[in-house]
Amino acid sequence: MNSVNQTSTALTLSDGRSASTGNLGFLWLLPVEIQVLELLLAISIFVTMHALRRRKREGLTVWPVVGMLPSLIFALRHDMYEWITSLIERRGGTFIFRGPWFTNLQCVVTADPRNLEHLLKTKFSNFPKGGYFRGTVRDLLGDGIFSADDEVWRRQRKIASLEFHSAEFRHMTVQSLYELVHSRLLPVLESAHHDRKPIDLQDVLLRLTFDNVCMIAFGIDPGCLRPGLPEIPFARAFEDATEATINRFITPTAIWKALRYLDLGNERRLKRSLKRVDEFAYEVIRTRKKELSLESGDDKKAARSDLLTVFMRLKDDDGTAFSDGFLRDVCVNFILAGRDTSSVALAWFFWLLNRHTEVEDRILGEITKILEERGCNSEGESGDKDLVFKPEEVKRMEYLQAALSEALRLYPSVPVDHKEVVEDDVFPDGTVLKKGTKVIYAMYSMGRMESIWGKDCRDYKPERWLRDGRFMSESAYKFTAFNGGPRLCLGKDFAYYQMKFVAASILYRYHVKVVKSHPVVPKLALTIYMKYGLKVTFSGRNGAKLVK
Ligand code: HEM
Repeated sequence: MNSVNQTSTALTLSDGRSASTGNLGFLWLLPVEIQVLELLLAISIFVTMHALRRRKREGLTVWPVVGMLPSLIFALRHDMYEWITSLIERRGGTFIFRGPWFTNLQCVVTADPRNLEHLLKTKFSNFPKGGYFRGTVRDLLGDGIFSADDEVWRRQRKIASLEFHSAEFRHMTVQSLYELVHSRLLPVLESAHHDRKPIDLQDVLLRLTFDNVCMIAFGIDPGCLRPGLPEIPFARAFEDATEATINRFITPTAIWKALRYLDLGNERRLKRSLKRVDEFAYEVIRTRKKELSLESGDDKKAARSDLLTVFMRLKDDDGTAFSDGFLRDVCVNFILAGRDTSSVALAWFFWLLNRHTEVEDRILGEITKILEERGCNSEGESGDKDLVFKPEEVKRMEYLQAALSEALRLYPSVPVDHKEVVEDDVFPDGTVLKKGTKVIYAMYSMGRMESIWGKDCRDYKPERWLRDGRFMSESAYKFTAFNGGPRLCLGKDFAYYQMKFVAASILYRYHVKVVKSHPVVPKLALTIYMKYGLKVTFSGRNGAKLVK
C-alpha cells in the first residue's frame, strides 16, 4: 500500500456511511476558520503557480478572471509604449494580450513587418477598421474616411486622392503654408526671442497645423496661431470632442452608452463639444453653398480648391449632391487626420536636434548649399530676414527629410493603430487569428526593433536614410509611421513638405534651445504628444553664418 492510503482516515457520517478523507482527514479536527484559511491558501498557491507557469509561456502573468489586466494597469503608470516594446521583443515580434473574461480586451499585438504587410496590403479586405471602432467614433467622425470601410471609404479615398494630387490643391497648400509661416509663425517666434521668454513650441506648432488643415479642409482660417495665442472656440470644441471620443476606448461600451443615454460625465462633455463643432461646420457649409451659387463662370476658374468646395461641386453616384451631413463628416475627418500629426513630429524633431547638434549642423550645411546655388550668400539675400524657401528648394532638402523621417521612426505620430479580423486567418509568423479578434500594430515598437533596424535601432541617425547622399524611403511595412497599403496616409507628401518648410524656416533664423530640466515624456493618446509640451528659447542667427 502506498503512503497516501496509509494516512487516510475513515470517518463515520451521521447517516452511518463512512467516507475516506485522504490526506485532508486531519482538517475535520481543526476549527472551521482554520479549515477555510487552509483551503484558501491552497487555492492561492495553485492559482499563483498556474498564473506564473502561463507567464513563462505567454509573456505575462495570466490571472483567473482578470487575465493580464493587472500588468496592464501597472504599465499604465509607467511608460506604456516601452512596456509594449519590451513585451513584443521578448515574444519575438507578436504578443497575445488576454484581457478579463467577458470584456473586449483580448487582442493580438504585433510589430512584425511580415504581419504588417499581410494585414495592410495582402489581406487588406480581411482587416477593416471594423464595427467596434466605427461604433465608438461615430458621433464625432460619422461616415468619414478615417472611420469608414468598404465602399463608403473607397469613394471618399478616390475623390480625395485625385484632389490631393491636383495642381490646384498643391498650389493652395503651398500658398496657405507660406502665409501661415511668414505672417504668423515667425512673428510669434520673433516676439518670444525678443522677450527672451520660454515658449511651448509644441503648442505653437499644434496651432499652426490646426489653422493649416482647416484652410485645406474648409477653406477657412480659424486663427489659432496669433500673437497672444488666443483660445478659439471651434479649436477648443474640436479638441474636447476628440479627447472625449478617445475616452470611450478605455470605458466599457455598456457604461459609456449608459452615460450617453443619461447625458452624464464624459458623454455630456462630448455632446456639448460636438454641438459646437457641428454649428461651426454647418455654418461654413451654408455660407459656402451661398457663395458658390452666386459664382459666375469667370469666378469658377479662379475657384477655391479646398476639400469642402471640391466635394460640393461633385455629385454622388446617383447624380445627387452630397448631403450637408456627409460634407461635415468629410471635413471633420480631414481635420482630425491632418491636425496634430505633423506638429507633434516636428516637436520631437526639435527635441532630438537639441541633443544632436551634429545633425543640426548638417541641416544648416544643406540649407547653405541650396541658398548658395540660388546665388545668395549663406545669410540669404544679403542676410534677408524675409527669405522664403521655394518649393523646389524644399524638395532638394534631402538630409532634412532624412532627419525628419528618423524622428518619425523613433516617435511615430500615431504610435499604435488597430484593425479587426473579418474571417479566421493566420499571420505569416504563425499567429492564429479568430474572426472578430482585434489586431494592434505597434508603430512605436517597430521603430525600436533590433531585428528591423539593427543594433543601433535606438540611436538618432538620419544617415541611415541616405544612399550616396540621396534620401531613400523604406518599405511602408518596416517604416509604418504613415501606414501602408491602400490606406497609406493621403497627406504624406504634403506632411513632408509642411514639416520641411517649417523646420527650414525656423532653423534658418534661430537655434532652438530646450529649457534645461524641462521634462519630456510621451503622453498616452492616439497621437504621441509630449505630455508637458516642449518649452524652448530661441537664439537668433542674425548676421552670423549658418554653419560655424
Ligand atoms: C507627420 C505627419 C503625418 C503622419 C505621421 C500621418 C500618419 C497617418 C497614419 C498612420 C494614417 C493611418 C491611420 C488609420 O488608418 O488609422 C494616416 C491616414 C490618413 N492621413 Fe495622415 N499622417 C500625417 C499627416 C497628414 C496630413 C497633414 C493629412 C492631411 C492634410 C493627412 C491625411 C490623412 C488621411 C486623409 C488619412 C486616411 C487615409 C485612409 O484611411 O484612406 N495626414 N495618416
